Amino acid sequence: MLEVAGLRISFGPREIVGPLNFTVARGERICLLGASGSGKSMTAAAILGLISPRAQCSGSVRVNGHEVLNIRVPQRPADARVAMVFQDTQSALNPLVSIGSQLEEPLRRHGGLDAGAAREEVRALLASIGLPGTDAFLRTSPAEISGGQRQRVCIALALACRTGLIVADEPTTALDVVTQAQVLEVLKQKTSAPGSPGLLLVTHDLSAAMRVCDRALILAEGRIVEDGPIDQILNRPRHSFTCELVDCACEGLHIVREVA
Ligand SMILES: Nc1ncnc2c1ncn2[C@@H]1O[C@H](COP(=O)(O)OP(=O)(O)OP(=O)(O)O)[C@@H](O)[C@H]1O
Repeated sequence: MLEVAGLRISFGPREIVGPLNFTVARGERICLLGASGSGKSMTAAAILGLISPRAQCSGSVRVNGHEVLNIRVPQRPADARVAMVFQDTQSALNPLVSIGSQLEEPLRRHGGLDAGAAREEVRALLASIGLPGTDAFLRTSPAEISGGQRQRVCIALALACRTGLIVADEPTTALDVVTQAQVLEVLKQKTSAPGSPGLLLVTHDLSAAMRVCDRALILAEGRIVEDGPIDQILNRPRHSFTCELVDCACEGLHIVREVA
């Protein structure tokens, strides 16, 4: 579904990413894990067609067989669309439009559903991610629900776009730990069923990556330094960043054990 080959991103003379090579197939859940400043969000932005015009990108990003690098979202072919879930749910949703209308719109536009069918699909979608599909909830504004509920609505919106790939950039960083776990579980469930879209989860949070993904790409200073099954990488970390990540996670567990 996604093929990234020789992707390089620079600002002027400073290369911040590259060269990157990886693929994400439909139904695969892969995390791009790296420290702050390692180039995760720039990589996601290049894939999504949202990168700053000041950035120079070279190489290739193919979505569903279409070359999309340096092509802005409105100019991309319909079957090369990528759905996205961001940390900032306030900006991702229109505060002036009800949740029901925001979710119906892509189902009508991309799914070809009429108003009645789209509304029923929205109810089913919301119920499947633990939100009420009631008329009252559909009429609610995004500003009237909690951050965790808003992030579930954002996941529903990504699914309603019916793309083959979802890119989620730090989707749970702004949430408390319990809500994080619930939202990650929804993300995993909705990308695990047969025919599900592929997922590229961009995060610096090892536990989030472990909850959702099967494979990890470890990014350090703009380069992939490890790539493989996440449990294998974490059992035998090779790069210094991965070793630090695993040590920190183990220290955290040790504190929990002592307190208990
Ligand atoms: N508009 C810009 N102009 C120049 N450099 C930039 C610009 N945006 C980001 N960078 C640089 O690119 C590098 C990678 O940034 P990026 O946001 O991708 O990191 P990240 O891994 O997502 O970090 P974080 O987890 O903190 O969000 C950083 O060193 C940053 O300073």
